Order: sequence, then structure tokens, then C-alpha cells
Amino acid sequence: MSYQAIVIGAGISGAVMAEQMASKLGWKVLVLEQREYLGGNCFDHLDEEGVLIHKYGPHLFHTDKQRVWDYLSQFTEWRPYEHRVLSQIDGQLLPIPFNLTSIRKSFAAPVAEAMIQVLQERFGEGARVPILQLRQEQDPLLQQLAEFIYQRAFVNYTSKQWGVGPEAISPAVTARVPVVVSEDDRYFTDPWQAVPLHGYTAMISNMLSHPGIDLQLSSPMHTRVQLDWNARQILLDEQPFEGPLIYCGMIDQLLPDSAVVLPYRSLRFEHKHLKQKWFQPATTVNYPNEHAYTRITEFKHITGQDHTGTSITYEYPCDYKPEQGLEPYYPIFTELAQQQYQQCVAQLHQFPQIVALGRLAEYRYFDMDDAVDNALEKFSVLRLRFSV
Ligand SMILES: O=c1ccn([C@@H]2O[C@H](COP(=O)(O)OP(=O)(O)O[C@H]3O[C@@H]([C@H](O)CO)[C@H](O)[C@H]3O)[C@@H](O)[C@H]2O)c(=O)[nH]1
Repeated sequence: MSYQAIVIGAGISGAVMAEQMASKLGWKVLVLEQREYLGGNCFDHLDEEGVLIHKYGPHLFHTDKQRVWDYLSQFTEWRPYEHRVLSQIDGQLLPIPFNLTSIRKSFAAPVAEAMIQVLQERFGEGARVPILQLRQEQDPLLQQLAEFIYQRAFVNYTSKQWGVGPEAISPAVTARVPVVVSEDDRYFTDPWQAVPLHGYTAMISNMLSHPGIDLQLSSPMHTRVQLDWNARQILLDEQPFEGPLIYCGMIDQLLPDSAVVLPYRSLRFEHKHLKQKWFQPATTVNYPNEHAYTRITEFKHITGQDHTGTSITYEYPCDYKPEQGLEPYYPIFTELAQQQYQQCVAQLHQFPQIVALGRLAEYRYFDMDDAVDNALEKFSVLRLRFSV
């Protein structure tokens, strides 16, 4: 069969792009996925006891983008789901993001109420304030509050997660979990929050089921596709391939001779099934200060599945070591890494027909909705460049 485009990687970004090229342009698209299953890190599946779990940690879909919601809704029905997280701090389980309830549970009543009053006056009811911003405040009560939250909820969690403290990483990272000036205990505030009714794998499988898409699993890129850097040519099964190559893998791995090695933080997951109905009172409980793991997730809270047992996952952050079978999860945003990433981009300019797409190829910390939005955007650019 001859193809008009190749997509490397059947995760959510590659699936959007393949689906759009097949359905909007009528192209024949070859999708090569190195794993034996599709879905990338959104992959979910029934574990040995029949509980639906997320193999690569909790994936909670949320978006404020109507077009992303409308687009995905073509491929799945939804189960409404608003994520809530508790954090074990000083022996108590407190809502995180840290909110007014968390403050009341952490301080004696007069102090808590005084802090809340200052917070409300300073930021307004409902505000969501990044912890690093709250730390800059001059008011002594706000300073006391910020220091408490910073020390108890952020410093150790972030050190485990990233291997460095909160001030050594981009402020955008801790700003994902602000301090909330209300009793709202939801992790996200987006207007659309839900999980695919039959899971992410089913949704992405529907996206890739277009007759114009030829999905080949257990097919690492190198078994079919080569880059000839001298001739600046893409080869598919050793034949020159003219069409676009959408690459969703690690961008540094495209370069010859490992010219650049980009740093990543990784996660080791420990999945367990327990012969009890429930394990914990919320989907995710964070452990900032105890244990080597950062959090435990219990999936039945997400899926609503009725099962006599329950399945949970512990997350242990660690350095990315491929030789230990670890996956690259989080790009590390040092200045050096950004320079190295730009070197990769510059080298790839030799192949204008390659489109780098998604978290690993663009070295970005995408939420799922941003990955979909980005893929839709990249498709509209590609459509102008490549279609006749
Ligand atoms: O208790 C905490 C929580 C977080 N931090 C710091 O904030 C960073 C961002 O946290 P988060 O957005 O939760 O990071 P992550 O990429 O792991 O988020 C994914 O997990 C789920 C959900 O959070 C599960 O509960 C979400 O859908 C995904 O986006 C974190 O890296 C820490 O530096 C903290 O210090 N303490």
C-alpha cells in the first residue's frame, strides 16, 4: 500500500493528526507504534483482577477549549468526573490545592479566620494564587501561611518529583497547584471535566479506526523508516518517501549518533490489587513528606467501576534511565536543556517534511487537552503546506 503520511507514535497527539489527515484530506496514513498497544501514556486497561487502571498514572481529562471537547466527543461518550486530591500533612488529610478548608484544618480557629480574611481582602474570593507568589507577600499572617504551605505541601513533594526544590524549577510547574481562596476543593476548574466512558484506549482506538489509517503495533520506527542525513531523504522500507513524517517520539533520538541527550524525569509505578472494596477516601492522596512515593491513586473513584476489590498505583519519581525500562515523562526545563532542544530543532530543519508533534517531540509539559489542541493546530498548518 502507498501512504501519503507516516505517523510515529499512536498516543493522543499522533492519533489526532492521523485521524485528521485521513478524514479531512482523504490520505492513507501509516501509524507505527513501538509498544504492543495504542494510546501512548493515556493507555488504560483491565488489570488481572478486571479493574480498569491507567498504566502510566492518573489521566484526568479537563479543558476550557470548546473545540477540543467537541473534537474528542466524536470518539467517546463521557463520564462526568471532577478530580479531587487530598494531601497527608501532619497526620491529617487536607484538600489540595490548599483551600480555606485546608487552612481551617491546619491552624487554630482565630488564626485561620484571620488568615482567611487577609487572603480574601488581598486576592478576592475565589482567587487561585501560585505558592511562589504568596511567598512574596509582606503581611505577617500571609507570610506565616505561605511558609506553612510551602514547607509542608511543596518543598518535599517537589524535591521527590523533580530531584530539586520548587525554586529550581519553572514557576509554572508549582503554579499548576495554586492556593485557592474559597472552599472549592476541585483540582481543576475547567468547564469540561470528564473521563472517556469506556476509557482512553477505547477513545483513541476509535480515533485510529478510520479506514484510511493503517495502524501497526509493535513496530519501532527504525524497523520501517530511516533518515538519510546525506541525501536529506526519508526512507520507508528503503524507498524514498516524500510525504510528511509526523514524529511523536523523543526529538533527540532522531538525530544521528545521539548528538544531544535531553534530560527527563521519570516515574516508576507500582500497581496493586487489594481484596477490599475501597482503599482511600479520594482518587489521589499525595504524600509530600513521608515515603519515597509522591502519591497513591485509586482508580475506581475515577471510573465508577463496581468491583469487590480495588486497584491502586503508587508513583515513585526517579531519573530517566532507559536501560532500567523507565519511560521519559517530564521534560526538565533547565536553560541547558532548552538550548539542547533548540539544537535538535535546528538540525531537524534539514528535513522540512518532518513535523515534530507532542510532549516528547516538542519537549513540552502538555496536559491532554493541550496536546489535542496543539495537534489540531499543527494539522491546520500541515494542511496548508502539504495538501494540493
Ligand atoms: O501536593 C503537591 C502537588 C504538586 N506539587 C508540585 O506541583 C507540580 C505540579 O503538580 P501536578 O499538576 O499534580 O503534576 P502532574 O504532572 O503530576 O499532574 C498530573 O497528575 C494528575 C493529577 O495531578 C493527579 O492527582 C494531573 O491530571 C496531571 O496533570 C508537581 O510537579 C510538584 O512540583 C507539590 O509540590 N505538592
